[in-house]
Amino acid sequence: MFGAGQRAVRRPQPAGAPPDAPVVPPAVRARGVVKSYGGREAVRGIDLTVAQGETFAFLGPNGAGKTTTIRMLCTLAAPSAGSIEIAGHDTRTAPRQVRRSLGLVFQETTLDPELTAEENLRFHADLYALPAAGLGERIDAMLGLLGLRERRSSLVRTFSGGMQRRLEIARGLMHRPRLLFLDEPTIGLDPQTRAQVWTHLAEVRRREGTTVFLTTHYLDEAEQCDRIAIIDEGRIVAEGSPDALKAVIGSDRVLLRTDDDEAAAALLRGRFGLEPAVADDGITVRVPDGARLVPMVCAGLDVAVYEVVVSRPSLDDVFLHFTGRGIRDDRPAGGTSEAGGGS
Ligand SMILES: Nc1ncnc2c1ncn2[C@@H]1O[C@H](COP(=O)(O)OP(=O)(O)OP(=O)(O)O)[C@@H](O)[C@H]1O
Repeated sequence: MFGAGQRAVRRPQPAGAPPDAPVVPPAVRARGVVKSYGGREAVRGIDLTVAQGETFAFLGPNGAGKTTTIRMLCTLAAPSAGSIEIAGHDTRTAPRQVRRSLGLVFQETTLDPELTAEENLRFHADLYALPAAGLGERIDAMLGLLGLRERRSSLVRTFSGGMQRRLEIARGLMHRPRLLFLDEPTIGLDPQTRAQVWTHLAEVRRREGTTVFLTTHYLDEAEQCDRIAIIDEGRIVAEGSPDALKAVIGSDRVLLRTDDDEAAAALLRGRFGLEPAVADDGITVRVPDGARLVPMVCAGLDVAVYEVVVSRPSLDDVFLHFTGRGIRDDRPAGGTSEAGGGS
């Protein structure tokens, strides 16, 4: 099935494929994309492919280039160099087709606070010249999908932040885009409301089959996506599924708090051949299997051990590994950290 504005292209088929099977173009294909502002590169040569149906996250700190990239992908900004195809359409030569095949939810609200929820959706339908037939059902379905059916006649200015964000998503889906861009969809929301938005997004994927491309600096949100690209200072520094990225770290982190950290670190080096890092919050070692190490260390160290924490690799570790700093750390790239690259 191809949504509005998409086209199937016929390319050489892999061995065994039916000879005339159409090849579905990826939802997003970007090559060598650069964006410069006054000689400074905000985006420095990005290559990206997102398959149809995927939920893909752009994970990076403030100023990494996420919004700039998304603006280029959805034709709101022209790349300084490189090429972008959305569902097989080039953003430079076929911007109208690109816009019809995508939905947008930006950080800034585009809702009219003096209109009701339903009126906002009708306004969007007019902008996209959606046919009147079936419009009432579509509005009802989208309000239901995002949990807003009971508030259809309420003015948007009476909505909470979370409800407004959900209505934005409903609005972005009205014209059945195959690809939905969400720029920091939960920014400024409390944790409970963020979780609600994610529950609704999962429902959107399940029922509408929409490809979702979102930017976030929340690790727990990136964790819920099929694939992640970590962006830092305008470059993609790593890309893969959350599990694949964590596998790159490949080791558990064991934090020990002891009576004498320096003595314990010397023993860990001498007796266990480990490379401990000593910091204010204790000693950290990275080992393939933390759970096996703990009893040996507790029995083999001649100093009192007060606390042992074993952590599986997290996306925070992944971010640290590839960028040299934590995602909430505002130091410039290249700064050092206690875990020193983490692997
Ligand atoms: N219109 C512009 N003119 C000049 N510089 C810009 C412009 N837009 C973005 N930048 C710069 O480009 C860099 C990337 O910004 P961008 O907004 O894409 O980052 P981001 O990862 O989306 O972060 P945030 O979540 O804070 O918006 C920043 O240094 C920003 O100051």
